[in-house]
Amino acid sequence: MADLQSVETALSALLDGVSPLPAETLSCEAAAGRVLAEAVSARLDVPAFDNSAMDGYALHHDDTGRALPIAQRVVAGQPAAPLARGSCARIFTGGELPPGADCVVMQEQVELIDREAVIPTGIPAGNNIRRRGRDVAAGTRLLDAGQRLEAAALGHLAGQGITGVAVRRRPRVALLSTGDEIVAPGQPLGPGQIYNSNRPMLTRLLERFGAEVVWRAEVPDSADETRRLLGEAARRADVVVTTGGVSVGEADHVKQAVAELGRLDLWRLAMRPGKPLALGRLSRGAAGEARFVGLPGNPVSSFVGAWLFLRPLMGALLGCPSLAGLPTLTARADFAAKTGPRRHYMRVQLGFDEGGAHALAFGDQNSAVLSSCVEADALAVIPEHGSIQPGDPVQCLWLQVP
Ligand SMILES: Nc1nc2c(c(=O)[nH]1)N[C@H]1C(S)=C(S)[C@@H](COP(=O)(O)OP(=O)(O)OC[C@H]3O[C@@H](n4cnc5c(N)ncnc54)[C@H](O)[C@@H]3O)O[C@H]1N2
Ligand code: MOO
Repeated sequence: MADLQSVETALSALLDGVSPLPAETLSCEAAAGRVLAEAVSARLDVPAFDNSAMDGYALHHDDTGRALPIAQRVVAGQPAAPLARGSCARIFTGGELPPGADCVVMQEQVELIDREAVIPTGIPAGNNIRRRGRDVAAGTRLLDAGQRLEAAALGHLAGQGITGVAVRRRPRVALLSTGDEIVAPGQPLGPGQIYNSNRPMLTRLLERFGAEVVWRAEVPDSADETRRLLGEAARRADVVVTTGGVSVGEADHVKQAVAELGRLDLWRLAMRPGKPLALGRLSRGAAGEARFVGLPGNPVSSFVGAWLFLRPLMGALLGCPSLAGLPTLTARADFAAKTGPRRHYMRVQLGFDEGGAHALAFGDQNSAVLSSCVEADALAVIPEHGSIQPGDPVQCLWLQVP
């Protein structure tokens, strides 16, 4: 295991054999942000009837260019009566088009003289009409399986009168923070101790990736406690995430414990930050195995590791293709960089000008400097044994996504 593994090798090892979790049925309200387990078909045409896109007058297009008596008034939510030729209907946006009418003229183009509407010429059939089924036709696919239920999708479900949907159960994640030096905010700091930055950061990222953090624990630098708490985590969760304790230090007990409780698939990646990242599985007896992701303790390494590995893992467990990879964008580098055997994921801010996108790297790219992540909206990828000069194109992974 001495050689560095590529990110791609690690990703395929991580996703190998992972299948989507079971479905559960939830009210649409409770399903916000969740991933659809099944496609949803439309039950209704939307709109359900031809209706007006404007406040104005409905008529037959052959009756344009003349003054027409106003035979009825159609407001949204009321049925329209048939319209006789040679007359028009006062109509409001969303009002049902009266049978016999085939166009609507907006009121700004109509003059009212002696209680008749003077209609301009040249109004074609279909003018300002929203046809039945134009948005959604009954029987067609409304939403796909694997789609995340964000705002517009929830609106689409409600537009069909649908009240409940089948979604994937959220992946249950146990989050373990290793290290005697780690203290929870709210507690006093002793000498040499630091507050636990990784826990809230990863909790938030995992929630964004569609997971539920069901258990958290602090793991002291002891081989026995590491083994005990990893075993407990595996019983409670689908995925066990640890931070710290995966390097080569004397207090780095995590890998050994994973090997004893299951299998260490892979350790040490050709990436910066995140070199000591470890992947494996933890046995849960008859309940199969939990996936294990050991993120390095440095907060930036944990942050980058979460985007590159936890996000696609949650995507596979949720059957959600949009979580599989990050959108990429080519930007002009505003910085110089040089790499060795490890691919560098640099934290950058993207700007946009006439020349397209440009990437501005945070000044200090050390893996302990979490400031570099706070305002980063992308990771600029500098390939192994690569070099970038200012002005060169650089591939960026966009982080402003769920
Ligand atoms: N001799 C070597 N030393 C190190 C190597 C190496 O190859 N040879 N790799 C370095 C790299 S790269 C990284 S990354 C770190 C990762 O080490 P660990 O994953 O074992 O993490 P720790 O040693 O436990 O912690 C590293 C660092 O991060 C701080 N930390 C840990 N947990 C948290 C937390 N929850 N919140 C905030 N900060 C945390 C910890 O105090 C350490 O400062 O190893 C290098 N060493
Ligand atoms: O691989 Mo480490 O995360 O650079 O400090």
